[in-house]
Amino acid sequence: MPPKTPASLKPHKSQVGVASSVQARHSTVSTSRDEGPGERQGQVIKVPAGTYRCPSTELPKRSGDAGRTLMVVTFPPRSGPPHLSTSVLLYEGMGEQLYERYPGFPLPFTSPSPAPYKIVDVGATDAGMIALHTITPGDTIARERPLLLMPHVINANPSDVEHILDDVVDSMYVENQNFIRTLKDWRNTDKATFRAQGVFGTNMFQVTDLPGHDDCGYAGLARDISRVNHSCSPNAHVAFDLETMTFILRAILPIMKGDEVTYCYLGSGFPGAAARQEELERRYGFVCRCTACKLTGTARENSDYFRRMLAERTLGYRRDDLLFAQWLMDGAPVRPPKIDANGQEDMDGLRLAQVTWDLCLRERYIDENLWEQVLARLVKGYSVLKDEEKVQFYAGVAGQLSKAYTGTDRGWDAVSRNPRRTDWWAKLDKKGR
Ligand SMILES: C[S@@+](CC[C@H](N)C(=O)[O-])C[C@H]1O[C@@H](n2cnc3c(N)ncnc32)[C@H](O)[C@@H]1O
Repeated sequence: MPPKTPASLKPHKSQVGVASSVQARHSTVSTSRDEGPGERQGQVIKVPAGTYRCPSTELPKRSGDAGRTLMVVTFPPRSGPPHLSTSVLLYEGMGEQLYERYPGFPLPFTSPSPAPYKIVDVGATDAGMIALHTITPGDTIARERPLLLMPHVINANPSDVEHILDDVVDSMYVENQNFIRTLKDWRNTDKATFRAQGVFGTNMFQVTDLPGHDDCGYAGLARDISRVNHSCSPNAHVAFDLETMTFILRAILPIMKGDEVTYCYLGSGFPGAAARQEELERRYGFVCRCTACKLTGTARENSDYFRRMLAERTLGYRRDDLLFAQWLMDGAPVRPPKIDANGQEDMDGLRLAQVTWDLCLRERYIDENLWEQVLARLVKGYSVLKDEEKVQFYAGVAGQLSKAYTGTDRGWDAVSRNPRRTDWWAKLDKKGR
């Protein structure tokens, strides 16, 4: 049964009554069971005092939300197909701010059709996403409305939160409730019992802040994208677009027919396999079985060494920028590699950028905070050296990655098409090198 549309996002007096009932009993809502699931749309929940953190979150605890009113609202407000509708847990006043910022929220969107993937059993990690044909970096693999969006952290006692989340699930379309019950819960292998908190903690992604809730962020539960497994050498990235309220999964590396599509559950800058595995186990309770973590012996030592170098590049980007600027000021010299007494290469700024990019590809690890600065140095450096082919190539890669991470090429494609028309082309020559 589809959820009812709320007459207004503002809580009514009777709904506030429901809220206090939730708070007092710390358990189920007081709406009649006769209404059946899906009938509690617009229900108001008062956040009880206390503090609760989603199991996977690394965010600081918040105290400011205690006593604020939460309500479940289904978007889009006119009933549509369940797979396009999202239950959103909003604090009072946030719905109005969303409509004000994005008239007609949520805006329509398109997704690739037919889908270039299927969800299948992939073995040790259970369900996963497999590509049905070759996918180019920057291309959209999947775009979908979440089943649910909610604050990443709700300040309430854990038992209260459990009941709040159960109520949220009960307020959804029956089809969506049934789907949520099929999702994995890493804390609970007994498939007969359902714990909303466990399922949410296993499958939710962090999204951007929503207007009216600025410092802590929201998390969302997707349909197919929540089936995508983690890899420390991921070939895809997940973004969230608030205007259309969609998760967008895009390729960051070429994906071949039959490849598993993966993304990285960790943030950037994790150096070695041991550190990554410890963090994944601590946050999500699984031992990573990705290709990078399965390496042993010398292959693993090498990979750890290269990942440490990449992490240093990510953290030390200012120093690398200075080194690159120094190379330009020196007149962009092209010299044979200089090896020091310890057998280490003394690299100039362009050579360091080239080695860093080659390591990213060797490790099949494109760090969100590293790729653009490295590719920008390569494009700029090879422009100054008037190497048209390399500028076209690296600007083309930057355009693809920019599309993957932001949805647009942000000017890189024009640089790739016309290297000679950029400000950088042969710049040092004009200065009289
Ligand atoms: C968001 S779900 C991904 C879909 C999941 N495989 C399923 O069957 O629904 C996350 C869960 O998948 C499993 N998983 C994902 N990536 C993994 C990896 N690299 N190694 C081992 N298990 C993984 C873990 O059990 C994790 O808690």
